[in-house]
Amino acid sequence: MKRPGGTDEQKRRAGESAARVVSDGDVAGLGTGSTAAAAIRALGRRVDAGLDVRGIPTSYQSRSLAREVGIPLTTLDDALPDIAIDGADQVAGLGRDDSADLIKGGGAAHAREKLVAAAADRFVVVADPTKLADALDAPVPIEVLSDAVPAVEAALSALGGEPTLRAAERKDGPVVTDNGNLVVDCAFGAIDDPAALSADVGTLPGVVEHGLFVGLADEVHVGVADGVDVYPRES
Ligand SMILES: O=C[C@H](O)[C@H](O)[C@H](O)COP(=O)(O)O
Repeated sequence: MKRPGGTDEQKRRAGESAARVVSDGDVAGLGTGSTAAAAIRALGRRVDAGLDVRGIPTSYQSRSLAREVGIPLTTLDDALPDIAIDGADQVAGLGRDDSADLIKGGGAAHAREKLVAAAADRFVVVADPTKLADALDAPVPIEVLSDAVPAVEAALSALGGEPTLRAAERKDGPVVTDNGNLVVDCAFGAIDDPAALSADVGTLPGVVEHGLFVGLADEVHVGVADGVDVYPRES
């Protein structure tokens, strides 16, 4: 899916930078979206050059692309990822001591993405400069069981959010995730305490997973005009 963001060149640089930190013999989580796709293509080129790696895809999209570029696949049943590489819709908190906070799920893949990122020893985020923010303020994608949508929307409103069921673009009705559920995008304005909101939303009955990624990112590789900025910066 084409979403607003940086240039293909910025995404390629970020993706190549992240693919370079994959080591021979690694199991690598393969994220979803256009920036993660750049990393998967770069990893495929390393496989062509002899790298031994197995990928764990986070979506139909990443599985198809990994197969296309020749990355052997495995599953969480058989292996845990040494590393996971994935994009983000918004990144806040770069440069501070603890982990950057993310909003993910613009492609409705955040449930499997969080599962794989949390299972990985090292979670590397790939982004372009349009994703960087001082504070998270984008709507938070929330995957919800279809029967639970009215109750979850009411609970999100009580938390101060403005929920909207995500509509499909080339299908009548809502977006249906790879897991067969629906997505509610909930605007909260600027999120002062992402960890507290993550806990509040995550405990609502009927919520499968939400797109706040707090305390998970180990590194962020940002493709810029003339290279890549890697956070945390080496001192
Ligand atoms: O559900 C999709 C994912 O969380 C993506 O990683 C996220 O939306 C960023 O995608 P893109 O790199 O295409 O902006």
